[in-house]
Amino acid sequence: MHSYTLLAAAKINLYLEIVGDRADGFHELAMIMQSVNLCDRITIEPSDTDSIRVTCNHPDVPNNSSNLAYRAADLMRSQFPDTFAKYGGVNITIDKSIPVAAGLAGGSSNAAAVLVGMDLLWNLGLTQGECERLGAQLGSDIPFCVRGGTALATGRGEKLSPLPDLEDLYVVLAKYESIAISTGWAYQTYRQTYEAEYIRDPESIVAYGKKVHSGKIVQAIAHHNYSTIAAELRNDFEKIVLPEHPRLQTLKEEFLQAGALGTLMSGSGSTIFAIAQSQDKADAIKSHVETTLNSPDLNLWVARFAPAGIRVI
Ligand SMILES: C[C@@](CO)(OP(=O)(O)O)[C@H](O)COP(=O)(O)OP(=O)(O)OC[C@H]1O[C@@H](n2ccc(N)nc2=O)[C@H](O)[C@@H]1O
Ligand SMILES: Nc1ncnc2c1ncn2[C@@H]1O[C@H](COP(=O)(O)OP(=O)(O)O)[C@@H](O)[C@H]1O
Repeated sequence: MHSYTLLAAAKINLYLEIVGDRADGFHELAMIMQSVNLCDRITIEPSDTDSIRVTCNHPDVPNNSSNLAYRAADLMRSQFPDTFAKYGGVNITIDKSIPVAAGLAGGSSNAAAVLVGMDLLWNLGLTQGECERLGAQLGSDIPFCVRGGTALATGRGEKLSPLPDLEDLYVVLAKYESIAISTGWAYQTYRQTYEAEYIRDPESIVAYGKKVHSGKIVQAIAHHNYSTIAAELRNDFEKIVLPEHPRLQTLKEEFLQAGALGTLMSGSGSTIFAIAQSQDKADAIKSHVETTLNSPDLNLWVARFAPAGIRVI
């Protein structure tokens, strides 16, 4: 049995509307998710022991059973006990490039890679849909990370509808090392501030269809209309995160000064991204912001919109 190495892509949210309450305590969402080619490298090897071991080279990522990659392997063990008994344990190595607690779904993409990689290692022949459904048991963003590309995500984020690829766009990602935002905190704080505006009857999906405002950006994506995509970027979490962290608002202003097509916070933050129509333009925006903000705490990356979430290499 040989080992597998996979690239697990980060995601950004081009649109994130918090619609209301769900009976399970989660929030009902309308999001547009986009894979970008800033990737972690995941290696999955058969082990001599009957245990799951995870090693990651990032100090903020746990090397134990709370790692989402471990939890994905553990789910495969419980779903396929006979296969596990036949093949034994696995060693998983995570080489991190995606910043942690950044709103880029690094942990979710690692878990997605483990589901796909263990399917290959154990020769299970699962479909992408089956991997997505397994992923949904572990986290709301994992089904998208399995599928990748450009997608509309509803429900708690796990219901996916494909959208046309936007492969000719580039993104500059910017993250202050000292600003890490927990997803739980963001949802809780949003609820405390905006609960009065929530839709209270999440039973009817038709009712949501009437209230959700993602139609314009979906149309713009379908027509590759970049200026409208930029104008329709939306993330409801900005309303609670930007006032708390004014440096992120300044970052957005600098991105626009530098000629970005559009700029937004990703997920629950704290990454701010800017969109550009060429690699040269993205490089120039990155240099401008590096020079004007001149902070050793600020890290920047240029990446390209990607058509897939997980790639076996
Ligand atoms: C905000 C988003 C946007 O893409 O991404 P990140 O900022 O984490 O990257 C996601 O909704 C994060 O999804 P994910 O990180 O998979 O969340 P989960 O593990 O399922 O849930 C973490 C916690 O977030 C809250 N949560 C999550 C999803 C949702 N639709 N409603 C919620 O209220 C719940 O409090 C839950 O306990
Ligand atoms: N494989 C993993 N990679 C990154 N973070 C992980 C992983 N497993 C567990 N975590 C924990 O999940 C938290 C959220 O991390 P991450 O997925 O990078 O961010 P986000 O939810 O903002 O997209 C971190 O605080 C980290 O300790």
